[in-house]
Amino acid sequence: MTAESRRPHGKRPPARKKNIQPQPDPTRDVAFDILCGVVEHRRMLEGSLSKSATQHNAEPRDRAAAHRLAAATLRHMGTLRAVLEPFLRKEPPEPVRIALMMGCAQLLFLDAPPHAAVGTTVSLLRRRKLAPFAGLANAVLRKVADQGKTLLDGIDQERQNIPAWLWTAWNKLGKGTPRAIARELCDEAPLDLTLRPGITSPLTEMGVVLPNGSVRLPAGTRVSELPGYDEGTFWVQDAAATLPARLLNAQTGELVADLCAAPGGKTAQLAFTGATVTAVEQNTSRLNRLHENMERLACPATVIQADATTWQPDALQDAILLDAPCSATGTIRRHPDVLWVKRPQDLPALTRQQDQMLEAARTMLKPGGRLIYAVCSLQEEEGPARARAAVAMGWKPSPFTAEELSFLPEALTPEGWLRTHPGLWADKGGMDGFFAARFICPER
Ligand SMILES: C[S@@+](CC[C@H](N)C(=O)[O-])C[C@H]1O[C@@H](n2cnc3c(N)ncnc32)[C@H](O)[C@@H]1O
Repeated sequence: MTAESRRPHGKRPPARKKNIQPQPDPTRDVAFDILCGVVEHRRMLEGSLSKSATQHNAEPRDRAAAHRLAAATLRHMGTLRAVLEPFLRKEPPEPVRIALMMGCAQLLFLDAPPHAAVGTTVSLLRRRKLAPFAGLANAVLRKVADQGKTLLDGIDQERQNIPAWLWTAWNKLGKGTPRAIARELCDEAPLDLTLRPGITSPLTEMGVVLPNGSVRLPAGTRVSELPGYDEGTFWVQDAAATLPARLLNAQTGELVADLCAAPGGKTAQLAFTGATVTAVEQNTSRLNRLHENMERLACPATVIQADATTWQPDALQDAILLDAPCSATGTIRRHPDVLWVKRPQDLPALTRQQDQMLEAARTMLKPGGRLIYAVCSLQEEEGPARARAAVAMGWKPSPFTAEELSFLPEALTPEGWLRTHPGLWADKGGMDGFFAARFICPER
């Protein structure tokens, strides 16, 4: 007798529905929230990270893993879209595509085991009320896992990972520059530290000392565990970010204003020269960070909350550093979200504010006083165009010299400006993109 014939009416009993309870997975939940924030709402990564981490009870370890996963997906986002394209007959809703890109990033760039990348993506979709797409995700990611890195053949990854408007704009920086920048974007940036002047530190033995004096340690190094952190013997600062304050050449006893100061790397550089430094910052939470950093470093700067477009010092200053708010496109190695959040239409408001700050700085300086205008932007509008606008306002150019930039001659432009980008020092791990120009305050 068969099992079939023993059943009444020969019918199978109805299959019992499996009650699949998706497991919590704070790492992927937080990474997914970050990516939806960037792609769908143009929200910066840092803004979503804290909120989502609290919502999903993410431990510091999960938070760090979520940051790593989201950043890897953002670095390779153009490539991931191109890889997925042939597997998708219909355009999926954007959150589904984001989950697929995350799964794909784990398979192709983070060496995750296939069962983990596929399984966690399917669970994520179920948790996010996107269960109807779980089958699609399972099928697509299995194929991606099977074919692996061969899927990258024929994709111009460098080109795909940079939005077209930025690629076009960066062509103005020189032939091959967009590609050189895109190459550096693929990997997490190393950790650069500036040492407090006059100290000896074991960090110089632990890392590589760069030609500008920064100590470079591998990406992912935990800053607070490094020797000398609590004693304030160093601060985190990209090698390129050290250049504007260095080129202001502040002297002991000079009055110096740092107009847009938080988190304070440049304030510390200026104050440790012996100059009397006033650090101005408008944003309250960034001001708190600035205070914390100055306290850890025992840095003798005076910190003031004020708007740099209207603030007036008690006495006219000898020198001013204006590290103006900008699109931050020079920092994409550390902040790949910038690529997908910023748009060309954001630039006019930024350049208006940069001009207001340049105008205001003239009223704060002694005649003959020095100004450094700097931005961590790769955009022509925020760099050279602002330097020309400054001259039109009456500022006198004071070009940087080959001697001042002897350790980085490729960053000196024919106009005597500083222009760095992530493709410089590529053999050492690159650097952030900065523009800086120096001016002298005219007689009133
Ligand atoms: C590029 S960041 C400065 C980085 C800083 N100089 C350093 O090296 O650590 C620009 C800063 O300007 C601040 N900011 C923006 N608008 C401002 C304003 N109107 N007045 C003063 N600070 C402002 C931002 O909050 C931000 O902290």
